[in-house]
Amino acid sequence: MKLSPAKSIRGSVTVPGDKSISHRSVMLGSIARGTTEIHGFLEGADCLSTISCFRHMGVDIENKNGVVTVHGKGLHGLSAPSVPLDCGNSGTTTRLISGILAAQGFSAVLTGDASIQKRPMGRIITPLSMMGADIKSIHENGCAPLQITGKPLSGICYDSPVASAQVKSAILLAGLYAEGETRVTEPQISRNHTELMLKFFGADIRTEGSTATVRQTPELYGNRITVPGDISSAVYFAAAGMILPNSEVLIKNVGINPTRAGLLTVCKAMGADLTLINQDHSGSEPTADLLVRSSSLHGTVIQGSVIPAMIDELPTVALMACFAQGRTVIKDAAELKVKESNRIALVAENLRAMGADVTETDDGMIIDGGRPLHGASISAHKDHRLAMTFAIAALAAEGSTELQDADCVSISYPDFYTDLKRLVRS
Ligand SMILES: O=C(O)C1=C[C@@H](OP(=O)(O)O)[C@@H](O)[C@H](O)C1
Ligand SMILES: C=C(OP(=O)(O)O)C(=O)O
Repeated sequence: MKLSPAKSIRGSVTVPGDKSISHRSVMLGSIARGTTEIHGFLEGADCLSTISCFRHMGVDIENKNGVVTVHGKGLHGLSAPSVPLDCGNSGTTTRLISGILAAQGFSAVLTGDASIQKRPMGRIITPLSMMGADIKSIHENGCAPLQITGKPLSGICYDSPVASAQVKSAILLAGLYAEGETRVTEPQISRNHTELMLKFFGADIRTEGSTATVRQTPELYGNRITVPGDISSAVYFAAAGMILPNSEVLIKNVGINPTRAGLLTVCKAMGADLTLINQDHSGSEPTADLLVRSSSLHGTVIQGSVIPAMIDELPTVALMACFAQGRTVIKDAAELKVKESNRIALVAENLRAMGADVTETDDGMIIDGGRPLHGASISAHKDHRLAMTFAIAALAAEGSTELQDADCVSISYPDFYTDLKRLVRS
């Protein structure tokens, strides 16, 4: 895709539904009793992979007129799939479904694309095995494909070495079936959508600080869910609004759950002109419209507990930092290396190709802002977050940019380029 510089970005946009909440609503809906009606479901390839996996386990899921209806089978009503379950590009699908499969009365194989087959699964294999699960990496390399045979499980107290909602959620979902109590403590709190939705569906779950505890649950009950807009999709328009001159963009109905909204804290620290308006709720998830205007950004240090609350937004924040005065340091973000791509190496490489002053470190990046960016030939390496970040970089660069693998935005935001085009003034 060829992209040209933009003069500004102006107007309003409603970003698609939150990816994490969309996945969880199909998963919990499938193992609940009764019907779960999902409004605002994200029609991205990752969430469609989750629907497809549950259909292969006998769940009737309708998807029409913008509403997904899941006819739940109850906690013990899934059936053995006759084919390997294809999680596509989705780490969330792979890891969360593993927690459910660990306790079913059948065996299943979970697989996915080339990227999924390189992502670490030892982080769920270890705690699920401690609970009694029979879960193996078929090629014994700690990655998918995974062979999972359901077993009776017992609760554990697990100190997770990583702040990962996917690890925490896999354990809590297995914990619904495990004898006694299952407890997960994280080094820092990660997104808590699983805990909120489990509570909403009737599970016995409580949280204290970065510890979540679930008890064996006799039944979950289906419910109506309205998915808020995804802050991880909003970040691209927010960044464009800040770094392009004469810009003003209103991003409507964005989920601002504090365990997800580290971006807001960091934008404030960088001096961004970002205002929250129309604060509201979508079920247990807080929402707001984000009004963003051209900003004089300055560098900051991004580290510690804010990192898991903005992990998927960090590539875009690195771009913002190129337009900030002074130095931005991103630390404690080694998790970026094990996403769809190595997001530390590739963000640094691509930003440098566009003329930025970026140094890659073991757990983040050092960015010295203020150098103008120029167009370049950039690859997204099939990583949707990189494609969207560098589409925005191209708008703010001098000269044209050739973006390879641009179409992988379909993973989390199929209409991204249409929405962007509508807002761009060239
Ligand atoms: O639980 C989730 O829905 C997600 C958790 C995060 O991954 P980790 O749990 O691996 O940090 C995030 O990067 C991913 O996009 C979605
Ligand atoms: C890391 C991501 O997703 P997942 O882990 O579900 O593949 C992402 O969407 O940026």
